[in-house]
Formats: sequence, structure tokens, C-alpha cells
Amino acid sequence: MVKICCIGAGYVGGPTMAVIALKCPDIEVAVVDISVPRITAWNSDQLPIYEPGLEDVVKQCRGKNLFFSTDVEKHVREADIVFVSVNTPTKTRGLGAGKAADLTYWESAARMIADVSKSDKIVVEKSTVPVKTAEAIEKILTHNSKGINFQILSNPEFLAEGTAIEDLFKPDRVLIGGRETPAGQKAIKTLKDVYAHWVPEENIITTNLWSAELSKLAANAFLAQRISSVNAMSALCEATGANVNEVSYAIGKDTRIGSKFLNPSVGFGGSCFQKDILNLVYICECNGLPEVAEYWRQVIKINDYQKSRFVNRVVASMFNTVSNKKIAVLGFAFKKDTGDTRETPAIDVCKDFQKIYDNMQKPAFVFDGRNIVDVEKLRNIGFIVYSIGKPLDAWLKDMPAVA
Ligand SMILES: NC(=O)C1=CN([C@@H]2O[C@H](COP(=O)(O)OP(=O)(O)OC[C@H]3O[C@@H](n4cnc5c(N)ncnc54)[C@H](O)[C@@H]3O)[C@@H](O)[C@H]2O)C=CC1
Ligand SMILES: O=C(O)[C@H]1O[C@H](OP(=O)(O)OP(=O)(O)OC[C@H]2O[C@@H](n3ccc(=O)[nH]c3=O)[C@H](O)[C@@H]2O)[C@H](O)[C@@H](O)[C@@H]1O
Repeated sequence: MVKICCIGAGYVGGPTMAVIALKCPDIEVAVVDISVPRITAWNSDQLPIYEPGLEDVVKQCRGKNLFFSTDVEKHVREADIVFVSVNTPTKTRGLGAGKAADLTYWESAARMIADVSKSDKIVVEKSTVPVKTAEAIEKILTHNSKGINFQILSNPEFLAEGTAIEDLFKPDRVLIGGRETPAGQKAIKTLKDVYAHWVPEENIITTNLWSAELSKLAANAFLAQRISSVNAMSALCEATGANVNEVSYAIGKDTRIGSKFLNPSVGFGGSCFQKDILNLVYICECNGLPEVAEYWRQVIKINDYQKSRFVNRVVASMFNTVSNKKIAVLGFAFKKDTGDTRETPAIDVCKDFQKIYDNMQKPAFVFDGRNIVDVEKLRNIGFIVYSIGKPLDAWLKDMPAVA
């Protein structure tokens, strides 16, 4: 029986391994972590993360071929394939602080793998890492290998939070990068066979290591760039009377552009877009490509601009000050967990609006950073409504855009 161990029981490691265990009953999967509370939660009825469908998957295989443990070394030692899915945040200190990826967790995981291994292993980069990381990992592993053969593969994850299980069940593609040597190709084939349990072969792409590593950063950069592009348009829409939703719909009908990921917003959030683009910027700078670095940095700049634009609208329209005013924030997460709006509490929140208005000081404002409220309805109640990239409320027209 093939044994898999995944180091890191987080948003990626947990759901990804649960789905592998479900789809591959002939494989034993152990998810390990240094965090005792996280592992305790994975072994309880209160999983540490919420993803629609996750609980069902975990319940079907936990204790059969899916195990969660803090005994990191034991499971790494026994595994044929070791996934590393530890966090890779932005460095806060030292060289490249504020941009480069912090590989401390990755490095300590690699050193531990080298220390405890007694048999050949395939080590899979699941975390998002800078291009060329595999070279450094290879060095750590081979210099401490005691004659053991390690093959490094890059297998970046493309799931989005909120749709993780759906994305893992039906990935647009699985990407596996490896060395172009016979041993590297054999390792690619071994990992490909795992995914082939449920992913059609034509959706499993194999490349060299560097293409796989870079494709992950490139994919997130392209996705974030679309959001910054539509958000930049939203500012122009507000200045001209165009409606950003109409513009977005019109351009998205062009099949070359496509309609997905063109929703204007108060800016993208989440743990990865900003960190991965900053990482890309840093890599470009290190490779002597300042123009390319500047090009991608602009995606972050527009995102920051969009956030401050929103705040400026809030403050400016409330007579240039929000001190001593009560502001309710509806929806604090960075995104919703599903695209399905049936039975959503938001519908009730919108229905309840008349009551909210009656209890508010006047003038009463709604600032919609996601363009989800029914603007006409709220204006009829009496609210002053700001929606991103849409024709401005009469009240806002007379107010400066910047406080
Ligand atoms: N969150 C997401 O939706 C996605 C994240 N990614 C990437 O996947 C990687 C992991 O992200 P998340 O799962 O969100 O992070 P996370 O922070 O939820 O999980 C990482 C886990 O690794 C554990 N860990 C760190 N060092 C360890 C060590 N030496 N030994 C054992 N366990 C260790 C931590 O305790 C933590 O539980 C990151 O590189 C991220 O960029 C990629 C695609 C999607
Ligand atoms: O590497 C990662 O961590 C992941 O990052 C994103 O996934 P995630 O951040 O979970 O969620 P998204 O659905 O991409 O949303 C990110 C942010 O962009 C915003 N967004 C998204 C789409 C859109 O049209 N407009 C928009 O403002 C969302 O509201 C949210 O704040 C990518 O979609 C995943 O493919 C990738 O694996």
C-alpha cells in the first residue's frame, strides 16, 4: 500500500489529503502538524476549518485510510510520498522583508525529512513557493541524505477557499513538475497515478520543475490582475456615469476575455493574492527585471487604491468625519463561502432594511463594497447608497471623492 504523509494540516493540507484519501482507498494518508490544537480539532467533530462538503469527506475516511497526527517524524519516516503544505507567508524581517516569501517553515520541514528518513522518498512542494525553491530543497535533502534518494516534485494547489472540495473533486487541471531525468519522470508518473484515480488524464499537466513553480505565481497574478483591472474601471465609471456591472458584462461576453473573475469589489483580500504577487515582484527584481516587477506591483497598488477610495467615499459623504458615528460592517470575511444565494441570510438582511433605517440617525448611509444590495429599493426607503463603479447617488455627487 502506498503511504502518503502531508506536513501541514491547514487550509490546503487538510482538504487536499481528505480528498486524496476518499478517492484512493488503496492509499494510506497521514496529515501531520506541529500544532496540537489543529490536529485535535481535525480528530474531533469541530474541524479547524470550514469548507462546504469537507466534514462529509473527512467522516467517510478518517480512521480508515486518513489519519491526523502530531507524530510528524514517524509518519514522514514511513511515507513513500511526502507532501509539504506548510505556510509560506511574506517575510517581515531581513533581506526582502515585505516582499519575499518566508521559507523558514519549509526549510525546517525539509531538514526534518532528511534527518528522519530511512528509505527513498518523493517530496512534493504543495505550498506556494518562489520559482527555483526546489533547487534549494534538493540541496538540503541531498547533502543530508545518508545515501537515500529524494525526488522533488512541484505540485502547486489551485483550490479557492469556500469551494475547496468542489475544486479538488473537479480541478481545471493538476500540475506536476519534476526533473527531466529518468528518476524524475518516474516520480512524476507515481504522483500522476495518485491523481488519475479521479482526475481525467488530459487534465493532469506535467512540466519541468521551474514551469510548475512559476505557473502557480503566474496564475494568482493573472487572477488578481483581472480584479485590479475591473476595479480600476470602476473608478472611471463613477467619474463618467457608466455602470461597471454593465461594462464588466459587456467585455466578459468576449470569449477571449471570459466572464469569470470580473466582479468589482472593495479590493481583493485573502491570504495569498497579495503575498504571491509581492513574491513575484521580488523574484523579478532579483532577476534584474525592474520593469516586469513594476508591472505586477501595479496590481497591488490599484488594490490599495481601491480600498482607500472606498474609505474616502465613506468619510467624505459623512461630512468628513466618522468620529462618534456608529458604522455596522456586514460581512467581515474576505469572501463568501459559496456562489449559491438561495436561503442566504443576506436576503433577510436586505429585507430587514426598513427597520434598520427607522432606527438609524439621518441621513443614513449604506456603502456597498460588493455591489450586492438592491440600490433602488434602499434609495426608496431613504438611504444614501454608494455602490462601487455605478452612477453616483445625488448626495455623493456634491461631495468630494477624497476626504
Ligand atoms: N489557503 C489557500 O486557499 C491556499 C494556499 N496555498 C498555499 O499553500 C500553503 C499552505 O497554506 P495554508 O494551508 O492556507 O496554510 P495554513 O497556515 O492554514 O497551514 C499551514 C500549517 O503548516 C503547519 N506547519 C508549519 N511548519 C510546520 C512544520 N515544520 N512541521 C509540521 N507542520 C508545520 C502549521 O502549524 C499550519 O497548521 C501556502 O504556501 C499557501 O500559499 C495554495 C493554494 C490555496
Ligand atoms: O493560492 C491561493 O491561495 C488561491 O488564491 C485564490 O483563492 P482565494 O483567495 O481563496 O479566493 P478567491 O475566490 O480567488 O478570492 C480572492 C479575493 O478576490 C475577491 N474577488 C474575486 C473575484 C472577483 O471577481 N472579484 C473580487 O473582488 C474576493 O472577494 C476575495 O476577496 C485563487 O482563486 C485560487 O486559485 C488560489 O489557489
